Amino acid sequence: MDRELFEHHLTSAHGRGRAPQGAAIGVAGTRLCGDVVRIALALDDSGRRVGAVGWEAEACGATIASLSAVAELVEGMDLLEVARLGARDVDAQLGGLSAGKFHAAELVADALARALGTAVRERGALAPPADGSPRTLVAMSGGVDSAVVALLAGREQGDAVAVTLELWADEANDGERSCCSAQAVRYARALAHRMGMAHLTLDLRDEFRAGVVTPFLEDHRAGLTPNPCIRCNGHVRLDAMLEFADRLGAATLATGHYARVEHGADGPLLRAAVDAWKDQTYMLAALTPDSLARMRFPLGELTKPQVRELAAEAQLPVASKPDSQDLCFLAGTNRSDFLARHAGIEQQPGEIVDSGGRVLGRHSGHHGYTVGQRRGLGVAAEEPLYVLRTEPARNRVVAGTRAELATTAVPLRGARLHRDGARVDRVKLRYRAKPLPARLVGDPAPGPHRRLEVALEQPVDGAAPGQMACLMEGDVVIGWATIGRPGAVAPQPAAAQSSSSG
Ligand SMILES: Nc1ncnc2c1ncn2[C@@H]1O[C@H](COP(=O)(O)OP(=O)(O)OP(=O)(O)O)[C@@H](O)[C@H]1O
Repeated sequence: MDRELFEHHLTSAHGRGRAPQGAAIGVAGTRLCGDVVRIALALDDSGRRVGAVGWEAEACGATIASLSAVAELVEGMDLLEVARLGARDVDAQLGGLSAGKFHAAELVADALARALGTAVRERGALAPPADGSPRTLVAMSGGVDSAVVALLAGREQGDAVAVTLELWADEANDGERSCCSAQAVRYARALAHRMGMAHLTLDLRDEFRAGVVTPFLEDHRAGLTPNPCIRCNGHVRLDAMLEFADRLGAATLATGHYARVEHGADGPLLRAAVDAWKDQTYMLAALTPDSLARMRFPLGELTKPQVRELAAEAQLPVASKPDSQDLCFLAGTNRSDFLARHAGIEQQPGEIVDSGGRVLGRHSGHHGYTVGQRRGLGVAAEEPLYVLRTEPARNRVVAGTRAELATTAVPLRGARLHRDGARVDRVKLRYRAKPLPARLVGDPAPGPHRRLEVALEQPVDGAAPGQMACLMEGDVVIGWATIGRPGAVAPQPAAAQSSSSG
């Protein structure tokens, strides 16, 4: 550490208490963990450079000195250059902090990144690439897939800028394991910098809570089995990143999803990835064609082993990082604890009954059961029993045999079709399920009250209300809908028409 420089920043505290007009705020740290810092960053009139910087802190000397050094450093700096700064650069400004004080540089880098991301989102504009090449925004989660996308974008596209979304903070969660927590963002930022890319952080915590977590809790309360990733991709994170891409002058957004896009005369459609096991078209089905037109999925033609190989060849530190498993906001917790903590949905024991109403046993709370589930019923019977449905109003779980569960008719609600529904010849009813031969039947008239149903060629072991039905023609997605409760529709045996709403 350069003692003189450190003392200079500690006493001059450049920018302390300043509150530039129109500044974006970035906060890092909590009182619980010790230091809290708040950086206010205002852009200059061009929107491409930092104007003034101010800050406040309840923190140790190393953090105060780091803040002062950063404020001095970034004033007047081009936003793309600021987006290349990380904890190591903050540290370098003070001639290197001792290992025990490095957290100060990390905290200040976090606050700076948050302030920068908000400033850019609100009114920033990045300078276009000097050589006139197109710019791509790369969605980086810190995992191997998006790291390889960044690698390919860097090689193949002219100019690539990385973005990581901060979606969720839950102190009771193990943030290290969530793909979208503050720690994960920090990791992704360091990875992007290591790969020579500018990196921006986009704080979508409010939008994520309102648009994904709240509906997830409401659906659980109603006894449905929601799929929050579809909502998140379709209505929250990809839309927000595309808007952000506009701000950055990026025509396209590249992600590490395993999917392909088919560009036809009638506009783009999603197509299943080459790697059938990794295929994520189901998760992306709610994307509108307009959004799809700007998306790039560079991994759609690759298999996961090939992706890992590319990462290893490039010596990316994430080459063997395990894939993310569960919903990002459930990392470090479990569904029932989460429901109890965030929605007051407590486990309320009730009856398990057969379809005639005869009591078979007890359950620990209907929210923990989903249609088709076999495990965890704890009921001894001659034949294996499955959940046929849940009845939230009566807090009952109805169980029955596989034959009772089997159905060829799946009611739909809120269908969105990008092509004529008569073209549907397969449906995917769960993320990891195989597409099943099927056709669409229902009211021919498009409109909000339209009733549609999937007619399957072969019976399926139940379809969980609340999950998504991905409507396909071959391996191309031509629409999607939410699976409704049986009995909720009176289908007409007519081919459905093309419509953008259902
Ligand atoms: N927090 C995030 N910020 C930015 N982009 C993200 C974030 N989470 C996911 N993505 C993007 O969505 C893609 C698919 O996300 P998914 O959650 O399926 O992760 P994944 O398959 O584990 O990918 P990865 O290995 O890149 O983490 C990622 O590859 C990345 O491009």
